[in-house]
Amino acid sequence: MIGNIIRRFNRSIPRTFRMDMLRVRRILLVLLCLGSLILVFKNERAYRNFKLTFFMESDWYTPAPVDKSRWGKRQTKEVFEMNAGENDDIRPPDAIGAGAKKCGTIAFAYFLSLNPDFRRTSYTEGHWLYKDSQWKGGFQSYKRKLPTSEPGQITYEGTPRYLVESSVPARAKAISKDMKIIITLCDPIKRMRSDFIHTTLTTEPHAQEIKGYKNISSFVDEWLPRVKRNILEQGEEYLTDVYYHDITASIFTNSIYSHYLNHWLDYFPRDQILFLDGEETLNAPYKTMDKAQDFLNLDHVLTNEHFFINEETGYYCAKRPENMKKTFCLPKSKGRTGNLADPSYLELGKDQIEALKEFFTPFNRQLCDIVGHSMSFYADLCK
Ligand SMILES: Nc1ncnc2c1ncn2[C@@H]1O[C@H](COP(=O)(O)OS(=O)(=O)O)[C@@H](OP(=O)(O)O)[C@H]1O
Repeated sequence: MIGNIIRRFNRSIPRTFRMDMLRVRRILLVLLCLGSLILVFKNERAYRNFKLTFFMESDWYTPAPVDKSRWGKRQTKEVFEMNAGENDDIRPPDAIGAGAKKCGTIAFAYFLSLNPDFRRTSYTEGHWLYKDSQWKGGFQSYKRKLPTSEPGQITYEGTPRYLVESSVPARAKAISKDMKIIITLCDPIKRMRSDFIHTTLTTEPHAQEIKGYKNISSFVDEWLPRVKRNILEQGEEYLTDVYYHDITASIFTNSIYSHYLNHWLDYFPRDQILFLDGEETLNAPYKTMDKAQDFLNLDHVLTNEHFFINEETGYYCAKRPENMKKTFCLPKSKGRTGNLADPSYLELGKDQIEALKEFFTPFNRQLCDIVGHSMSFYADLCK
């Protein structure tokens, strides 16, 4: 039939413009092939787009909705033994720093302690609240981890691990139901990288295993499917106190903030918790100081003029308010990932980053409700 149409069309035009049937067929064949190619290409692109949006929108895991009606309602059964001397210049903390690990918790505490009315522990981290034997020792035992202070000053003890230890919120409430909690969060993948390299330099139980991996990329290839499967099979119960049953997975699970925050919020109302953005502490520490001094009702001793970038490391240092000529930088162990001898050790492939983003998305989305405002790493997930 097409042949008839072409023949009739061919006869209707002047003889000089007529083509032989073979040539017409060839042209048609080429056009047909071109058309098919365009269609295949367009469909492939559409398929890829579909796949991307489909997997982005449908989560691999759906956490229970955030239940704000529970916040702060849970009573503590823990008892804090106030068994230390009365006329002491050491008292239980007014504020607890609870992680997250590797999000800039030390930068926060060290910088804020340049405000003379913020008294932090002489130990960088107390690691006291989650250890049963220490907790049983009451205030007498805790005292050696706490700073001296005068009336009107704020005493602080911070330990990143407190975020993920299920016994800690109840114990913090047992010390004081008015306890203020400060939590710094940061990009989960960035945090993982920092945790990974940090662990290789410690004596933690999983240090040897982590050191056994050539780099973070091979670790993620092996462990991401495993952690996902455990969450799908066991639910969020798997995340609770993971340090005691699957500590290696903590490199991932320490970044699942929403699970741990839901537990903290069972004990403390939202307005007793200050959420800080680790990215802000890193790039604009004066803004973090502003928020913390407000939250703790401290004089705004630390301002923009007290911070400067150290040319050598690229990280912020501070000028001491009592003598601006004296400066303070964090120890070399902080800011490790920005000055790596071999950056390929922490490199991840594009597909691995996509897979990790997908992994953290359902939990990060919950932060919109929990924190109540967006932060650098999940702003795009909040409606
Ligand atoms: N001013 C300044 N100097 C150096 N480092 C800074 C600073 N501000 C924030 N940070 C970030 O702090 C990260 C270490 O986080 P933490 O102190 O929370 O680590 S820890 O959990 O207490 O071990 C550290 O991460 P790494 O680079 O992986 O060490 C930094 O990103």
